[in-house]
Amino acid sequence: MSSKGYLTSGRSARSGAYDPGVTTPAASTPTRLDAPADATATRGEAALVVNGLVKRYGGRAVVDGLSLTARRGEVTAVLGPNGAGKTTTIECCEGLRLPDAGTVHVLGRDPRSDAAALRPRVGVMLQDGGLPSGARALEVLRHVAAMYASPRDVGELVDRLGLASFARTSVRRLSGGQRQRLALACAVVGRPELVFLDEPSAGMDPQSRHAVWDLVAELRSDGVAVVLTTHLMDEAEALADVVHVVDHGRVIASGAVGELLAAAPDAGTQATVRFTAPPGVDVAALTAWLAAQGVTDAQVATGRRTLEDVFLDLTGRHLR
Ligand SMILES: Nc1ncnc2c1ncn2[C@@H]1O[C@H](COP(=O)(O)OP(=O)(O)OP(=O)(O)O)[C@@H](O)[C@H]1O
Repeated sequence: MSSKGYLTSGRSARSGAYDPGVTTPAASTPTRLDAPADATATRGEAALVVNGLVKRYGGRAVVDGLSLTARRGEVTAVLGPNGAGKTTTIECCEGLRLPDAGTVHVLGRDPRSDAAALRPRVGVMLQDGGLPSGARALEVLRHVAAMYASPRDVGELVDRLGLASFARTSVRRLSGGQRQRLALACAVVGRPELVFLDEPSAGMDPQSRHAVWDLVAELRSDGVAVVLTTHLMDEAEALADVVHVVDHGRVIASGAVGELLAAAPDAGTQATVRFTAPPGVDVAALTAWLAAQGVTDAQVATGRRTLEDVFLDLTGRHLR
């Protein structure tokens, strides 16, 4: 595993299996990852550049000429239906898959040949978690933290992601959402410059989801490049500076959420005004005034077009 990609905690692609050949939480002296962040890097600078990426399985191109860029200090969301090629793309970026064509540059480097140099600078949260099943949650996080020269405060991460209640529980006994939170903590504890989050809040309760969103927003404001895949359109709307919609292994639309909404074919056909009414507002009078303007109750009740509407327009409604 250490020769493939730059995962720091012995995780392997897809299977999520822990690779005991790397460093295990039980090891007393983990390998220290000592790469200082690039002090000259600036917000908005490209941290990930994917150009014409192709990945084939059995002759079928599941990633088919995909290009995208993710920048420092921005959250880049990669959206797409099941099987669109998102995870395969991310795994090529993580150096876990060898592209058949195209280029991937991670912090200006090749994710496979420069894996050792990238390992301390990039955080990875895999879809499957990929954590060692026998170790206790806090042990895992402490172990991963100990691999970095200047890790985040473990106690602070435990608090903000609510890990304390299951700190002594073995990974195999964690619920799906608890495992996700632990995997996220492991992905960010090393103060990465670029972090890949594959469906970071899948299976989480609303409280956990908001804790994750707050953490992602903080990473962005700290200048970290965050690349996330998600099926949750509200998550993309809440977090993403730039959205790439992927289908059949290609990017079919890109832009800020507002740009995608504005570019939708029937943009502007619905107008919705949302506001917070002050206490004591006369709703009946307001409704009467709206009716006088030709705005009926039904129109008032109609929601705005959402990113989900645009996503379905772009990718269709058939199941994959
Ligand atoms: N190791 C593999 N061997 C053969 N086919 C694979 C392999 N890994 C992925 N695929 C196929 O590649 C396609 C893209 O898969 P990928 O996991 O990248 O999609 P995705 O967009 O991440 O989907 P999801 O939203 O369901 O996670 C799918 O059809 C999948 O079956």
